[in-house]
Amino acid sequence: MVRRSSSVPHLNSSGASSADSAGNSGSRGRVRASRGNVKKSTATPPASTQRQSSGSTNNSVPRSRSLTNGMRRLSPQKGGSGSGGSRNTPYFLRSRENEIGSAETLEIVASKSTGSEEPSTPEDNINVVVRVRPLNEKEKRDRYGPTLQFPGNGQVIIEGNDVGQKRSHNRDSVRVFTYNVVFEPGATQDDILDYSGIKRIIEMGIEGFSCTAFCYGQTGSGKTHTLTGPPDLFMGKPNPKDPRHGLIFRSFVYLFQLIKNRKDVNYVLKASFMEIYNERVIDLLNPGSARKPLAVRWSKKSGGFFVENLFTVDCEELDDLLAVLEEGMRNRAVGSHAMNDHSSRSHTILTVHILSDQQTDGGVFLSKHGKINFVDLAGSELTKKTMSEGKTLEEANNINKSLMVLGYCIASLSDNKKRTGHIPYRDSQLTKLLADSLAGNGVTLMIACVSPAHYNHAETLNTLRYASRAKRIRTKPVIMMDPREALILSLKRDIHGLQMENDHLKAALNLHHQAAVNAGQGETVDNLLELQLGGNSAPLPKVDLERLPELDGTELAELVKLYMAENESLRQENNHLFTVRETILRDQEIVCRENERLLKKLEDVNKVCVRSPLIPARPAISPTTGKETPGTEIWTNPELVGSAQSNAIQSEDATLPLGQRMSENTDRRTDTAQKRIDQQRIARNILLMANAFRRPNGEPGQVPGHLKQEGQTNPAANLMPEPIIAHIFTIGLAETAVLDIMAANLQQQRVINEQLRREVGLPRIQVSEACSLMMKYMMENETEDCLLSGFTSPKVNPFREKSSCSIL
Ligand SMILES: Nc1ncnc2c1ncn2[C@@H]1O[C@H](COP(=O)(O)OP(=O)(O)OP(=O)(O)O)[C@@H](O)[C@H]1O
Repeated sequence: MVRRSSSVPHLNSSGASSADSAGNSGSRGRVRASRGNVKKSTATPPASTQRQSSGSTNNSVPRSRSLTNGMRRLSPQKGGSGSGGSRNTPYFLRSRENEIGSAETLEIVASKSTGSEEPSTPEDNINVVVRVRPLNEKEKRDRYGPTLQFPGNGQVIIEGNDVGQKRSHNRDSVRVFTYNVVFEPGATQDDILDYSGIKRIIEMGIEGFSCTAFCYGQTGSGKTHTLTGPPDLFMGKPNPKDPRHGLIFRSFVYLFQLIKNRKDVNYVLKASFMEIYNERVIDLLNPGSARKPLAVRWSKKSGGFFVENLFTVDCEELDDLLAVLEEGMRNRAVGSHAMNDHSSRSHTILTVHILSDQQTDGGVFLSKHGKINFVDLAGSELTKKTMSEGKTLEEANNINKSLMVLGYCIASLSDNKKRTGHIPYRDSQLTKLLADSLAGNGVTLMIACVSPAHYNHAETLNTLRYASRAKRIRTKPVIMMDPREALILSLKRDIHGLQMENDHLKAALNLHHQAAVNAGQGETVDNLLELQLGGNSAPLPKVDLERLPELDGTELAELVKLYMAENESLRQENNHLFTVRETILRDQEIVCRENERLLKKLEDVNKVCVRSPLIPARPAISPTTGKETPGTEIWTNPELVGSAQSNAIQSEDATLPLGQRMSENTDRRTDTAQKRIDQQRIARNILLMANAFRRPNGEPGQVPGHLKQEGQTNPAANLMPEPIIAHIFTIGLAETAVLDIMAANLQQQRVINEQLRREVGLPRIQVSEACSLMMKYMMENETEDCLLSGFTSPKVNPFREKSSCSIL
């Protein structure tokens, strides 16, 4: 019994959410379809397009030996056993049980998807089956031999195309394709229902998935036959018991069987039927006399395309659905050409929306919105073969064009590299409306229909290739469900995501390491984090999605609250971690800047500086290796070695390399010894000078105020860092003595500088600049050393604090 629930949103546009279509439904009203009342005035078809008329050949195919005539079998088939026991005719050739993505896989997908905590299933390949129609009368008459063989296990072999020649069995020209199921020419309509995987698709539609079954193939390959049955079936009042009924009719029957068995759920079925004729979307349930096209629009809400103002019919009984099918079949565009008397001139899409509303014990309704699309594509055609002209030619061009776009989309989607790039869905109305089925959140079954005749070898090979590509496409089915359910699930997903983010941040901050260090003091990682972050450790109740419907409203609300609270606390924790990370990054940046500054300073010094004649060079740190290299007697700017060498070329000894122009002191003292001696000498000199300038009363001089301040004009103060001056004064040097020391030192450095510059060929720079840098260097490095060694009193030893020296 199908019941209608008022809580299910009304829907009247294909592919759009109920909200999207709400506005449209009002104007059109709800129409309950039943046999007869869906019938509407049909528009006059285009000149070359005719409605299906009675009196066409009965194409029903009895399963007889003649159907498999000429079809060679390479290996014994499972035959009867594969047909489910009851069908054990030896002429029924059907290959199935290929493990990849078969009907069984669909079941696995479904079992994973329903009742699990996640609303979506893992990605899965599109299910692809192949149906090979029997040779038709014309093909038999013209003695076109078969081009396909069926080795079983979902495989189909296509021979090489050597029409007119003696058919060779050249292995190179033979291609083998594998699909989920291959239906051989003897397969019945019932077999398609039982073994194509459509039953599982219907079940998934009921469970809330968006499902699509579409037939693809060249013209006359049996697409319409597979989906709806032979063309004469809908001429009069179709007999429901007719065995020639196609997949759609059989699916409807199966759908209603399932629905009737689910007494606990209210189902509302709605159906729409449209065709894409010459790139125009026509409503087959309400074509109007002008067959006015409907607009295809993008829905932001559902994230897909939908047809605006598409007529949607509520179907309470099986009869209603059948009426929709009949009405659409009568209204669709059909034409005739050399290869098919009843050729579909349009792509048709019949959609059944399944809205389910299940009441739980607590009175809460869980709503899902599944749908099943049945798509009968117009066949690709070689216009030379079909001898199309005029309107039929235009139709053929449009059909081929849209199929080509579909081919591009399939090719891109099946290519792992291209699938994340641009897919040209927008290039045709067909691909816009199939976008979701091909790459979205739906479950898709592709039935590739082919002709076995050698005459159609190229088209068959093409179809098999397409089908094979489509098999590589992966979709991620998602249940379309009620927002409340979706909210709980999305919160759970959020929490999971945040937890992962959290872990990542913890790892990034190396807190684990810290915790490990602290572990020795009895703290665990979690304790530490909880302490630091104030984490909320209250465990969340585990929710079994399957049991969600059993929860009552208050329990659900509680659950949502809990998840929201957890979510919030994780967010806060993350914010905190982000802040800590920011601080660390800032600190790191400061250190980097400080390093850069120091490096710059070092560079400045290097540019102008030569080693003090008083102090031997310090060991240098190699910027590349980071190792210490012993100091040289004369510092050479490495950047200028080349130019120094080129200068040397102009000098008298220009032919000699630099190394040979300088003699190395072989009798050198060790660096430390030399340094000690130099330091003592400097200290002695400074002390001597200091004593000479001591105030007459023997008291130490005072630090003049102006020397302590920044911006003073005293040149000595410019050259000497204030801490040094301050401490020189502290030990009793008079201001004049300092100035004299500095002046003497300066003069000395100038001379040395000039001399060394001549030697190493440094570019000339302003003397004042050179002196200034030189003095900075002296003060920072060597004077510091000499003072340290000369004045050992702790009072005058501030330079042990490195920072006081480095900040100039
Ligand atoms: N499996 C089959 N058994 C018997 N007859 C078949 C089978 N498949 C197709 N036919 C017959 O072949 C003819 C062409 O089939 P159909 O119209 O379904 O092809 P089509 O692929 O839909 O062509 P088009 O793309 O031009 O619409 C029809 O007369 C149909 O009844």
